[in-house]
Amino acid sequence: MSDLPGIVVTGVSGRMGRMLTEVITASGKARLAGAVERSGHAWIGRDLGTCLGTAPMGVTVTDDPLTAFAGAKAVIDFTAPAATLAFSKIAAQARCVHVIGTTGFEKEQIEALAPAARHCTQIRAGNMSLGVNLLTVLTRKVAEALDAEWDVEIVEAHHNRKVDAPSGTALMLGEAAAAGRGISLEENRESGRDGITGARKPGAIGFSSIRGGDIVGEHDVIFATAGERIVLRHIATDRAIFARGALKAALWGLDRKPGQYDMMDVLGL
Ligand SMILES: NC(=O)C1=CN([C@@H]2O[C@H](COP(=O)(O)OP(=O)(O)OC[C@H]3O[C@@H](n4cnc5c(N)ncnc54)[C@H](O)[C@@H]3O)[C@@H](O)[C@H]2O)C=CC1
Ligand SMILES: O=C(O)C1=N[C@H](C(=O)O)C[C@H](O)C1
Repeated sequence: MSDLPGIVVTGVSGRMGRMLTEVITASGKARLAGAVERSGHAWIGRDLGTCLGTAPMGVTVTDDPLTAFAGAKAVIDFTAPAATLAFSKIAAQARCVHVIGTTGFEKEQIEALAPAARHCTQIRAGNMSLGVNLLTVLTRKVAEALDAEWDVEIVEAHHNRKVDAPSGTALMLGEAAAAGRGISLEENRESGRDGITGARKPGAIGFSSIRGGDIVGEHDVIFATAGERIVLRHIATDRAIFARGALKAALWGLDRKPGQYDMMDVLGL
């Protein structure tokens, strides 16, 4: 076995799970130490390589996260909110770095992630790409510079299998705009307009979601006022950007004290 740090991928058969498998095994910086799927999944008990249609990889897909995490330094988790909440407790038990890419959490679920971070390093971001995290910084700066005469609208587009809206990225961008303005997003958020909505609420931060085909992820932050408009845009064309960011976060987390971190910490932004 190599000396490279071992990383477990949860939700390994998913779009991000497959991409993470590819990125970790090609990285030369970490080894794939485990692969977790939900109980009852057809891949459980089988070699991951065989499941993926490649050469055997010597990693058996399991539905026993505790045993998998105990043999690793870090876990990269792009699954679903309830699963991630359960994994946070197991990562704490195993003292593993827990990189969380999952989106769609309720406020209470985000709060429930905190206790685990007393025992392990937890890094969570609605988007792990360098580009989006830079866009977040820019959004905050632009919002700081403009007054409430400028309406803020966030438009996001994703593939037709995505289950949560607005996207985690859109919410990150919304939080950045709200922070720049010195207001709370929770109190000023407006989404899902339909019918006779009345005029736009002054100061609102609006969200619109498009779902279609195989769109990887596109985000526009629009600042609009009388006579002019600024549009900040990020377009993802390859999920590898999220997987590379997550791997970077896992490796960065190995030297950190327990606590909650995000991609801004990892990237030093
Ligand atoms: N933060 C970021 O940069 C990014 C975040 N995401 C988020 O990651 C999550 C997953 O996205 P996709 O891979 O596209 O979804 P997906 O539906 O293709 O994959 C999710 C996988 O998790 C597995 N899973 C669900 N519950 C589980 C459990 N209890 N134990 C083990 N495995 C379980 C499913 O069986 C599935 O294989 C979503 O919340 C998405 O929004 C996606 C891309 C980038
Ligand atoms: O579900 C996805 O695909 C993505 N989810 C994340 C989000 O909710 O923002 C990140 C990326 O846009 C892809």
